[in-house]
Amino acid sequence: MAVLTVEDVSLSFAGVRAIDGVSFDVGAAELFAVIGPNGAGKTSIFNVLSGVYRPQRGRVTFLEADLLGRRPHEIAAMGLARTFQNVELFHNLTVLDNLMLGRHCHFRYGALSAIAWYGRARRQELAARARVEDIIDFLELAAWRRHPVRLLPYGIQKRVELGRALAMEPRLLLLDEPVAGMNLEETEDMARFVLDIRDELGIPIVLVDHDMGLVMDLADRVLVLDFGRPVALGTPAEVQRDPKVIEAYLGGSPS
Ligand SMILES: Nc1ncnc2c1ncn2[C@@H]1O[C@H](COP(=O)(O)OP(=O)(O)OP(=O)(O)O)[C@@H](O)[C@H]1O
Repeated sequence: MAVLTVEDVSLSFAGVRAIDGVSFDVGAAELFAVIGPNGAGKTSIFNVLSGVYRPQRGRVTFLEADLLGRRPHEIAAMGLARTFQNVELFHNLTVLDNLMLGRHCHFRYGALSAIAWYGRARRQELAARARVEDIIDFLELAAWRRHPVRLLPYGIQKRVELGRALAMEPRLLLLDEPVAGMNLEETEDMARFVLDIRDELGIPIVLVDHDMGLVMDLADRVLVLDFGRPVALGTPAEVQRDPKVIEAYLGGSPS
């Protein structure tokens, strides 16, 4: 069963077609990738899914609920978490505190009990702390847990951002260029964690990237975009030998 269904979505900015008739669905334990050259519409799709942009046409269903027209915080609370192309963390806070902030959408207590630190607030805070500690172990961040994020290497900052998204206990994870700017070792680490999230935590993932190699290694299925239009959709093997993809994306002929 699909957790996410995107049907015939189109989005324009003052005459520029950022997304043009895009449809796909994402299965319950699937790692689905969207690739395409610069300006193909990848980030625009993420912005539609997370409620930042509202498309002029189409329909998006997440866990059987209509997504379009909802505000970003509402969509996050429904269980759709995302990471960004550039690291978006609180750089002066520690790893632990950044991850704790990822959990705030789950807190359900009033200001009074929060101030007095009793009852529900205390129980929820302790449960959140335990969950965050699990994520720190899972992503092998223990050595940095008390470090301010700004002092960490870039690859670790990206991993903390992934941890913050996981702290939301997402039902679907959107990863926007998760290895952009990383060296080889950092890329391999990130790829391993992305696969573990799907295989061990069972969280479906939509990954956007223009690194063809990474996507072909990781994804179950791939959607290829060019100028906002869908060019191909299938398994990595199917997509790689599709002449339209070779033409549009690689700009060459099949070998
Ligand atoms: N807020 C906006 N206002 C105007 N045009 C936009 C806006 N966002 C995106 N676009 C345009 O929509 C098209 C698709 O952009 P988008 O950023 O989604 O592509 P992308 O595939 O994510 O590219 P990249 O790989 O460079 O991040 C581009 O022509 C872009 O200029």
